[in-house]
Amino acid sequence: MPSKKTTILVTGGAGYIGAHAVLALQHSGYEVIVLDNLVYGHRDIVEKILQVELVIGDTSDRQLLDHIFATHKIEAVMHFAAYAYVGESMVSPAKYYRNNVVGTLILLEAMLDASVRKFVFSSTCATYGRSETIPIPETHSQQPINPYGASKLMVERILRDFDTAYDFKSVTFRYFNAAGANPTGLIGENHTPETHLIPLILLAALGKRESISIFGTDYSTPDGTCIRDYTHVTDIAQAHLLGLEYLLKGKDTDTFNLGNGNGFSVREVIEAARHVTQQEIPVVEYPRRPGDPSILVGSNDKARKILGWSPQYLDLNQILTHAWQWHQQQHGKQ
Ligand SMILES: NC(=O)c1ccc[n+]([C@@H]2O[C@H](COP(=O)([O-])OP(=O)(O)OC[C@H]3O[C@@H](n4cnc5c(N)ncnc54)[C@H](O)[C@@H]3O)[C@@H](O)[C@H]2O)c1
Ligand SMILES: O=c1ccn([C@@H]2O[C@H](COP(=O)(O)OP(=O)(O)O[C@H]3O[C@H](CO)[C@@H](O)[C@H](O)[C@H]3O)[C@@H](O)[C@H]2O)c(=O)[nH]1
Repeated sequence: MPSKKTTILVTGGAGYIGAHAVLALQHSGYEVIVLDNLVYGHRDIVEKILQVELVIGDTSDRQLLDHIFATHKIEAVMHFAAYAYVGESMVSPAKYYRNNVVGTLILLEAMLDASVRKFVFSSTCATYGRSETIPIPETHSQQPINPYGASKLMVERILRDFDTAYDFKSVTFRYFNAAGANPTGLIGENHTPETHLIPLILLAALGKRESISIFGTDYSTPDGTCIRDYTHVTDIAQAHLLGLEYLLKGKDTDTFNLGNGNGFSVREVIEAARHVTQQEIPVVEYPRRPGDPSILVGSNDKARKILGWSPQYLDLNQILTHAWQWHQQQHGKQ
């Protein structure tokens, strides 16, 4: 348990994964300040549910950052703030490079000037591009096939150079597909617009959408649909605590995959959701969505070995059950 005064700045803490990390930090006794511009985040989650200080602003606002670092004794930053829609990044790359690269660089410079040199970064398996081996180890080549993945890879590179030049220590987590909701139902996934497979399936199960679209049925996978590694958001949040502790102990910059090591196709996820929700969930097949690699499944050996990460919710049915509980609550069906 940290001293009560260990304060962590969480950018993007009003978003899906950031909010789950704030909850985990709180449970472990950290003080938390959230910085979020609320472009996609939810004010009520931070102020009413998590009840931590929310600074509404942008990571590219240098004056605001200087003020935050001058008025709080921040030990480390967890940086979730980014745009994260793979499909959108294909048609609006400038938006992604500006926010994810430039916005992050401004934050990193403000940290340097404030002598805050510990950073936990949300990267992604989208930095790998097309996988040559499954499951993907951290040493796999990184050749992203969408601007979103490229923007995250650029930050990974910046972080390596910052370590060499400025002794700036970071833990980079390459998440696979975050999924599920806090098991108590307190918080869950609520993106607007929602583009992610699992919440869209559940909205169809709730009758809020007519059907679920399958993007691509001609991939070289057993059933022709894309395979992803769906990792419980609470397990991802737990890994952030371990990554933070690792940095606070003075350990070196490193990168870890956060995945379950199991892949499920789009059709398999829909089938599992039918089982969990006991709803029919109609399907409509469409062509491929540009920017999607066919298979992304991660090896988590390194995070287990070095950080002691032990994901608790490996079962897709359980992930879907938590997400379903939360979606039902949100839509007043429980
Ligand atoms: N969801 C996934 O499956 C997944 C997988 C891999 C990596 N990631 C990464 O994890 C992080 C969080 O993803 P998420 O799904 O929770 O997304 P999200 O959109 O729910 O959360 C991101 C939050 O950041 C805020 N934000 C964005 N740009 C900002 C800026 N410049 N300044 C301040 N706030 C800003 C948004 O308002 C939002 O609240 C992102 O960096 C994303 O790239 C997500
Ligand atoms: O209506 C839909 C939505 C998605 N998909 C497919 O489902 C899979 C998963 O898609 P989605 O849930 O949109 O997640 P990703 O595009 O894989 O992106 C998420 O997972 C990435 C890691 O794989 C992260 O980097 C991103 O931030 C995060 O949004 C992909 O094959 C999609 O083509 C469909 O078939 N129909």
